[in-house]
Amino acid sequence: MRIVRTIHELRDALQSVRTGGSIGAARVGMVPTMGALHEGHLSLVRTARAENDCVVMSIFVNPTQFGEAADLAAYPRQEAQDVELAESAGVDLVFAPSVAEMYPTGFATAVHVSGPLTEVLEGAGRGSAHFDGVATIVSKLLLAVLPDNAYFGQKDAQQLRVVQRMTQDLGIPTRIRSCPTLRDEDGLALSSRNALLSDTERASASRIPSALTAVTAALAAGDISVSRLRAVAEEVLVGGNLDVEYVEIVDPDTFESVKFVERPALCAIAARVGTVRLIDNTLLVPQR
Ligand SMILES: Nc1ncnc2c1ncn2[C@@H]1O[C@H](COP(=O)(O)OP(=O)(O)OP(=O)(O)O)[C@@H](O)[C@H]1O
Ligand SMILES: CC(C)(CO)[C@@H](O)C(=O)[O-]
Ligand code: BAL
Repeated sequence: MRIVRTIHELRDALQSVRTGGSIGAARVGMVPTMGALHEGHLSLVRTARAENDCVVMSIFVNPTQFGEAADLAAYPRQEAQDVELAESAGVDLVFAPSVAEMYPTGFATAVHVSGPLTEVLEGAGRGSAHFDGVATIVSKLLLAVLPDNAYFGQKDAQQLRVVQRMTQDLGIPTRIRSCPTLRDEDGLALSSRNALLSDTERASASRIPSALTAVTAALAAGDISVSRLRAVAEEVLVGGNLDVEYVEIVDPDTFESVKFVERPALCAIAARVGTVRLIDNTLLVPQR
């Protein structure tokens, strides 16, 4: 496995993959990450490995998508361990650029995705700059690698939709692949930020997936009213010392709110546990 730190080195390495040796017209898969790798990231790599000849992972804690300086400063960084994990999961090439490489002096361009897709939930909670930061860095990463496929987790469902919209609108010729959320035994979605939780905070955090499970059960029992389903979630969340930011049920494509779950809808939750902000979601599928 090779590690490269500049776009120039990255293009050179990819050129030899694409033209080189026995591989010929190699299919390239990309897994963008912010590092602090866990099994969730590695599951994306394994899917990429199965569907491509060459797997590129980027590791870059992108400052422009962080609203809060404290969140950026606290974000876990562990490159040496990440490199080992990436190699063991089958990554061929790691792109780990510096901030100056991605945002050189004078950098003045942003990619902005507009509409409810970026204004609600995470767009509202983390500020309007968040998805501009994500769309800008993901377009730079995709343009640097021009992968055939790029892999994103359903845990960040809104980000996934924003990236799909952006690649479609800009005509970036990469297929965006959606991968399921991996969870720990207590149901908590794997997340790099989980490393920042104390044991008590972790117990509180596990109420988030429990709330999603309770909503799924209430829907299965025949309740399709969004206001009642949200109340079911809130009842589970309350008492866990959680600072709930939102419990929303939205159209999974447009992220507009719905009143009744008559078609598949996304139930998404964001909550703070101490200083750590966590998100999770599940697709609600009504029975016919
Ligand atoms: N539990 C998970 N299962 C599957 N994919 C995941 C999981 N957690 C993160 N991913 C995906 O991995 C990619 C990189 O995410 P990122 O590096 O931000 O990790 P993260 O664990 O989501 O960190 P954090 O939530 O703390 O920002 C994203 O596409 C994200 O959706
Ligand atoms: C897609 C991404 C790597 C862009 O910085 C980040 O938002 C993430 O890790 O989900
Ligand atoms: N995992 C999504 C990226 C972020 O939290 O900024």
